[in-house]
Amino acid sequence: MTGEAAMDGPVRSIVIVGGGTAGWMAATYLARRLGHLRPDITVIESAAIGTVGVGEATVPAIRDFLAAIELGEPEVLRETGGTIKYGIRFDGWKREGHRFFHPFGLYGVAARGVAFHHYWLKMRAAGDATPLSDYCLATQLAERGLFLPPSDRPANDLGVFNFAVHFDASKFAALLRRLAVANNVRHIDARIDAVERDGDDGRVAAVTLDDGRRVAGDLWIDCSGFRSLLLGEALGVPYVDWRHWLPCDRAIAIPCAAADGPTTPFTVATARAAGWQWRIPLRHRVGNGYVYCSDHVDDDAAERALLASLEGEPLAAPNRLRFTTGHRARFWEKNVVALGLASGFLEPLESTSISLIQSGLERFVALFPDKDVDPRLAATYNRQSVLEFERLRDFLLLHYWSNRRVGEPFWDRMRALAPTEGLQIKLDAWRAGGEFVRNEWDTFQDPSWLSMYAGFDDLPARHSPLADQVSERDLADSLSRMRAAIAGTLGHAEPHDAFLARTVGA
Ligand SMILES: Cc1cc2nc3c(=O)[nH]c(=O)nc-3n(C[C@H](O)[C@H](O)[C@H](O)COP(=O)(O)OP(=O)(O)OC[C@H]3O[C@@H](n4cnc5c(N)ncnc54)[C@H](O)[C@@H]3O)c2cc1C
Repeated sequence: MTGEAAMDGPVRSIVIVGGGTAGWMAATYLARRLGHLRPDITVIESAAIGTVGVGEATVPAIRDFLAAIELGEPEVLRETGGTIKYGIRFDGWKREGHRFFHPFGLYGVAARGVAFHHYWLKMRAAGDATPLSDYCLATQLAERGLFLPPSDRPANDLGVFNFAVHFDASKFAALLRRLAVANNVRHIDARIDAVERDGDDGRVAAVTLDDGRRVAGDLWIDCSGFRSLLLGEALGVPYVDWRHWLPCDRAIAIPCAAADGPTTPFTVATARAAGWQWRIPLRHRVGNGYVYCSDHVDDDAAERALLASLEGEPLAAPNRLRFTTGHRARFWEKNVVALGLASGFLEPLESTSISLIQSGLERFVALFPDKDVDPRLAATYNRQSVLEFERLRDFLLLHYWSNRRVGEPFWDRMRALAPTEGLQIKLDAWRAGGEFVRNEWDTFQDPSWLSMYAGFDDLPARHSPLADQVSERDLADSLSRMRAAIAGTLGHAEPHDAFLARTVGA
């Protein structure tokens, strides 16, 4: 046995392998949440290897993470060139020239136990063409380039919305590193050359660095990126490949100067011939990337298409990335938990990788083991993580499967895919009754699914008969009052750029 100490008692040392977004999120979070246990926390990263360098859009859960590590939102915006994100605008997904918005907020006000969208469907059938988005405050703020903080006590559902942030990924990791080091996390910049496993049960015991040092630990957090140095390579946990559902396998990222005009408080995802392109506005630049399927376009052609679409001067060389959508069969094996790219990857269409790191950390702390690492904790963690990945996969698949870009080989292929069982169950409930099926570990809730269905005009043939308890005339009145209430609230918002200038002192 090569273990450093007996395999019982509390965890004394945690080693995090990797200093990208995942590694430093893990370090700051564990240092805060486990502070009373006083474990030694070490981050080993190699500046020579570097990080993936992308990952600039988030979902509102990031706000809970920042609160948990006691990092103020103004500081994050200031230090990372950050901006506000109220959601994602999808351009050209249904067909060229069409667009819709997926907001972080509710639509309308439910009444008499009936969800708002049934009333909207009823009025639509009666000839009212008002778009669903007119009943969503977050969408209206985004489209007008405004900022308003969500209220802690909204008067009704119209005031329920949230925001996320866009940030420079490298600056965010650097900010987290400073915070972690200030909280006594040890930082080692060296390359790991070898992983030593315990002779008895095969757990990871220590690593050897390129300067000859040996670092031992009780628990290991693998944040080593796509390589998955501990979980994939050392422990041999296989990868579950989901490319048959989500075949995009490459991306090219490049920042550029922003065109003149206000900084938009949303991400744009534009459909392209063999995938889609992101636009993420930061204060000092715009992040762009083309996510594509290598069966349908080669790297050079994809790069030319991306460069031709930039709104301003490129600010760096294009960064070409390859990935396989899917996840490790187990996220936690023996005394190793993988987070971030080392655990799996779902393409960034809904900007969910960072939130998966966060939920993985929350689960891990909730199931925090002793040194012996009860395998039932790992099994619970793994079951929950797989469910979370599968739910997200189904939501992403819906985006592609719903397209109506007939005649384009990539998009025809995506439309022809058979939905997964989980997606089919949701689609059946929606199409037959305008209902949502909620699952444990769903990242995206009813309003997000509604935005997609309505965005693609995939609407049920009928509204719920329960919506008929309100007459068309009364309904027309109350819908018009909702629109007026939203218009009134917009009057209290300020331009996004003015908010940023006030907050970051720019
Ligand atoms: C094209 C693309 C777009 C994305 N967009 C988004 C987005 O908009 N929103 C979002 O939430 N996420 C996005 N992501 C995902 C996001 O980038 C990652 O989840 C996030 O950056 C975390 O990466 P990581 O820390 O797991 O890996 P990395 O950044 O790759 O870090 C790996 C770390 O491991 C270290 N390392 C590796 N091997 C060794 C070794 N032998 N010795 C020592 N250290 C080692 C490296 O030095 C590095 O510090 C995107 C990803 C891609 C590919």
